[in-house]
Amino acid sequence: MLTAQNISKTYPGGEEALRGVSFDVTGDEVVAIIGPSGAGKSTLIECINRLTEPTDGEIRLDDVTVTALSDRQLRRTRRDIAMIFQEYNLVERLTVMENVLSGRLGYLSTWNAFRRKFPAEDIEFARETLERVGLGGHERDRADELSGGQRQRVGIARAVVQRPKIMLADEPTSSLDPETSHAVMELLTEIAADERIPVLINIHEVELAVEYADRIIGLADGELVFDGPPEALDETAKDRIYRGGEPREHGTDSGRSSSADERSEDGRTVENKLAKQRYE
Ligand SMILES: Nc1ncnc2c1ncn2[C@@H]1O[C@H](COP(=O)(O)OP(=O)(O)OP(=O)(O)O)[C@@H](O)[C@H]1O
Repeated sequence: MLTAQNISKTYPGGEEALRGVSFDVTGDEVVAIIGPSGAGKSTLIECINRLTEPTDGEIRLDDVTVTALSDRQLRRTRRDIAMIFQEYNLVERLTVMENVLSGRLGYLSTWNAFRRKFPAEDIEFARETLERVGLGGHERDRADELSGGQRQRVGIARAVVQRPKIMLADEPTSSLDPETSHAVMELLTEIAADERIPVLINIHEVELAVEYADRIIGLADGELVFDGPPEALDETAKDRIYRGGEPREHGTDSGRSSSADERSEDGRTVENKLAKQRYE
């Protein structure tokens, strides 16, 4: 079980990204974190494995207090916390198989890790997992030959072969088109259920969160303002998350269907997206 207790994060510049966020992730549930741009979703995900150090609060994974670990102990515990990234984070010049096997690196001795010498059962598990994510036959392809959807499948396979206690996914579909996003979410949630691995996903598309998550956590301005099943995410809850409790104005541009991407109602986000695209 993952427990986050009173997590706060103030960045060196003084930006308060998280203010006393507490929640648990138990069993093999899929929990989606939603909220407007700048709400603190990525910061929260990164605080779980201490890619970002929380300023205050405690993270526990089963009987390990992650926030109390030394750097060396943290390296060992990160084997138990797999991460799936928005931009995949594959090693482009390596093959699909080599990328997936890198999920096992933390289990090798330093010498074998240096030589990338994996036991036969790791190789077999990686092969099986690639088959399950629909990439059987692509083992020898280079990562840079793959499409975005295929790359994210490799990212998922790499996380699964790690045999983690939890998988964290930071906007895993943001770089994908809508159809591929659905396929990737379906695959991720199916494989997590089969392997009985809980997943915590930072996702900005409310529609995807509602469709694939068992539970939704809503952040607004660094605070947890909603925690419940997708069915409980009604208009009042969305107002709390996206509009500071103000009801949606009807008859204006922002009064689109409730299944629309709430994020695009946030003007800043649209600007961010456009700015980002200019550099891509
Ligand atoms: N490295 C950093 N240094 C300073 N401030 C940061 C840093 N990373 C994030 N922030 C700030 O912390 C706040 C929360 O950011 P965060 O990226 O966690 O939000 P988010 O909900 O993931 O947003 P988005 O959906 O746009 O990715 C924002 O105000 C952001 O500007």
